[in-house]
Amino acid sequence: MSPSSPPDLVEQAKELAAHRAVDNHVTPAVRVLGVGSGSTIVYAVHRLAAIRERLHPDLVCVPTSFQSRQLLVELGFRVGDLDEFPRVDLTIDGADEVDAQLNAIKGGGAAQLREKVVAAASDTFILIADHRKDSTQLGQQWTQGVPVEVVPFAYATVQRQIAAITPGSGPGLFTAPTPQPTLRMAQRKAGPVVTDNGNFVLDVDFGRISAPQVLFERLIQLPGVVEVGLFCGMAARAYFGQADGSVRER
Ligand SMILES: O=C[C@H](O)[C@H](O)[C@H](O)COP(=O)(O)O
Repeated sequence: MSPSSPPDLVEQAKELAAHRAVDNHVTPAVRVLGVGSGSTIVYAVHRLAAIRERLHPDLVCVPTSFQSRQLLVELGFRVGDLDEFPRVDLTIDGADEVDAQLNAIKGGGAAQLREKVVAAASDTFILIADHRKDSTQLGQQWTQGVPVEVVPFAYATVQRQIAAITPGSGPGLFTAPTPQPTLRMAQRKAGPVVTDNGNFVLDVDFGRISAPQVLFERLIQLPGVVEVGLFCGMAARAYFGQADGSVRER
């Protein structure tokens, strides 16, 4: 499948993956549903609205961002939070890239912290994406870097410490000789992106990542790092919409 499909085929692929995941997993037994963020999840929420009568009568949706909360409210879903519903039956979310073991890079829309918290609270975590996100190794398709959420006070020192991480000897953790952390800047606003939690995001180009869990552990221990957009060993299944109208499952 070509990674450079026309935009309408990419949108169709996102929609296919979203519909398949909703139809396969959102049974009437799902009472508390985590709803991820991004452009692909929009199709999932619209699918939920279309099959509303088949869903749990008291369905509560736990959004992972301001964006998904707004969409759910707009479409008339009951929205809840983790204070009230600390255990989530199922979460469906988008991804920027998913590897052969279902490890994922997430946070292209800077929602990685709440997404990680909701995913970790969920019995089942499902990813949906178009075919461009389907990889064998992280960093292969998604070259914009791993999102690292940092408290604003710490961003410069975290940037310096990340740049000093070495891939190690032998096969190495990643292929970039030196990781390149870039402060994500806002569009149509002067200055950096500020997350829903009031933090900044560093996008770090590691090249190809061969040991995502080990890299995650290296990054999360840096003081000032709040969350890392590496979701390792969390997803039970991923759905990739294809440009030919099919859906690949892993
Ligand atoms: O921060 C954003 C999220 O992690 C998204 O789920 C991810 O970026 C995928 O977004 P999209 O569905 O727009 O490709």
